[in-house]
Amino acid sequence: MSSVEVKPVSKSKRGYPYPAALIFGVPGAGKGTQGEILTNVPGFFHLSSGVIFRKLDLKSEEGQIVREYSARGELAPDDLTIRIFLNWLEAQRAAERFRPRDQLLLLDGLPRTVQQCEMLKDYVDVKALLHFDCKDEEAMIDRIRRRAVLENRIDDASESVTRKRFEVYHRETAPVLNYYKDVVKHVDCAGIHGEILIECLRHLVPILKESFPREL
Ligand SMILES: Nc1ncnc2c1ncn2[C@@H]1O[C@H](COP(=O)(O)OP(=O)(O)O)[C@@H](O)[C@H]1O
Repeated sequence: MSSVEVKPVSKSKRGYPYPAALIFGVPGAGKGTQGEILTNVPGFFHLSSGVIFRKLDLKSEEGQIVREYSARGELAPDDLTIRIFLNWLEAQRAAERFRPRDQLLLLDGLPRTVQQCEMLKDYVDVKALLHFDCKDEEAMIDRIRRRAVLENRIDDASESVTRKRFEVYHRETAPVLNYYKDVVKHVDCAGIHGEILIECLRHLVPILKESFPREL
C-alpha cells in the first residue's frame, strides 16, 4: 500500500456505525491466525491493525512514525492510528472488498486504548469482544520468538521489546475489556485451531444472523 491519504470522513454517507466484533488478547494469543481463518467464512471481514501498519509505505511520514513506535514495543498515537484505520477501511469498502451491509467486521488489534474506543464509537458498533484468554504468558513469548523467524517482524525480534509489549498491553489495552464489559465473551486460546474456531463461531454466528437477517 502506498502512503495513507487523510480525508475527512462523512459519517452519515457511509452507513456508520458498522456492526463489528473485536478479537482481543495479549500479543501471540493467536488473534491474527483465527481472524484469517474466519475471513474465509462468508459473512466475516477481518481487519488487523498490525497488518495494516506493516503494509504502510516506510517512505511516508505515517509509515515512519508507526515503525518507530512498534520497533520500541509501544503503541502508535491514537489519532494517527484511528485515521490510518478509517482511511484503510474506506478504501476496502470503496473497492467492495468490505461489504458493511452483509459482512461483520472483525477487528484485531484495535481499539487498543480506551481513548481509541471513544474515537471509534461513531464508526463501529461493537456487538462482541472475543477475549482470547491466555493464562501462560511465557508460552506466548515462546510463540512470538518462533514467529519472529518465520515472519521477519521487527517487533518480534528482541525479547525485551516483546516484554515491553506485554507491559503496554496490561497498562493501556487491558482497560478496553472493562469498556466493553457487557459484550465480553471468553475464548480459551490454548486449544488447537479447530477448537478455537468452534468457540469463536459459537459467539459470532448469532450476531451475524441478527445483524444481517436474511430470508431463505
Ligand atoms: N490499535 C493500535 N494502536 C496503537 N498502535 C498499534 C495498534 N495496533 C497495532 N499497533 C502498533 O503495531 C504493533 C504491532 O501490532 P500487532 O501486529 O497487533 O502486534 P501484537 O503481536 O503486539 O498483537 C504494535 O506493537 C503497535 O506498535
